[in-house]
Amino acid sequence: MLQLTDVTKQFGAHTAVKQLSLEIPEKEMFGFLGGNGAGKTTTFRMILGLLDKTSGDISWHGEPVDYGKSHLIGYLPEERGLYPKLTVKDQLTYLARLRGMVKSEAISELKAWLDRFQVPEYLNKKVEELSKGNQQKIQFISAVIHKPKLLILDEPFSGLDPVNVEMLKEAVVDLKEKGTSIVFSSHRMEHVEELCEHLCILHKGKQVVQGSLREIKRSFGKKNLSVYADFPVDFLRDFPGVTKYKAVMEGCQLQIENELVSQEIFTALQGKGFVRKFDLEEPSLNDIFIAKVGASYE
Ligand SMILES: Nc1ncnc2c1ncn2[C@@H]1O[C@H](COP(=O)(O)OP(=O)(O)OP(=O)(O)O)[C@@H](O)[C@H]1O
Repeated sequence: MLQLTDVTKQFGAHTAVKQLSLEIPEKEMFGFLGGNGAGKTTTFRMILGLLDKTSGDISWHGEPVDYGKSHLIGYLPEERGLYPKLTVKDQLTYLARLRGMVKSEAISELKAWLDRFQVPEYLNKKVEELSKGNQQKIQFISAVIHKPKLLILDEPFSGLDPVNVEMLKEAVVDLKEKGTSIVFSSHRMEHVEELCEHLCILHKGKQVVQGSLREIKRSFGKKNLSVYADFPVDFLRDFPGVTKYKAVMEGCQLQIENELVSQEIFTALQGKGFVRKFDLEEPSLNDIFIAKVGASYE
């Protein structure tokens, strides 16, 4: 388990991370959400020992994370850093050997990843010959080639097209299923919602939400309800327990206080005409973030 206790980072007078306490379980995918400047990269760099913390404790299996463990850790930094003039093969085998792999093993692992990402022809290409998105795939391979136990991915999906996002998502899910603990950051709520059991939302260095996705949604209480009908439903705008109302072409989308309100709405709709859709859903992480932080989040 990776444990952060009361971790704070000051840059001069500016507090980038404030009293952050987290437990990141083994063999799981943990999501770090937050807008620009929220403190995600700073937290990762402190976890990896690349940046000194101002106060607090960080431990992995009860011990500090340091360079001596680099063969157990994979890191995809936000600033991608490959050498443009080197070939993919030379660069990745070099990096893999630094992390304790023998060359033949590194090459066979690299070939397997290039096949998986459907770019076997990149083996002998120079990095500068690849597009930004494809360089990112190569950088991802450099973070995982040595089969780390702990994998930290800073914005792994940014800058990728939808096909490559899916390819990378499948790869991280596979790694998790094989027992890798994965921590990744994202600006995008839906990526974390789809992939993570546990998560933390940072806002200006402070955690505003933390815990299991299921528990966070359950304890939020509010639900989303879509009502599509062949008759006007605008009376629901002022219905008791409705906290948000949005008219859509076919009816309305509501945020309601709790499940009971949906039953009352259901009763109120009886006898008025044909209801084509009555769909009660959990709140999205975006809904939760907006409620907690009070800002729209993109
Ligand atoms: N070396 C540094 N010196 C001074 N301030 C810094 C330094 N590194 C980060 N900061 C500040 O710390 C805060 C958190 O930055 P950080 O890079 O951790 O955010 P982030 O959540 O990763 O943001 P983004 O999504 O934009 O990458 C920001 O206000 C940033 O300006």
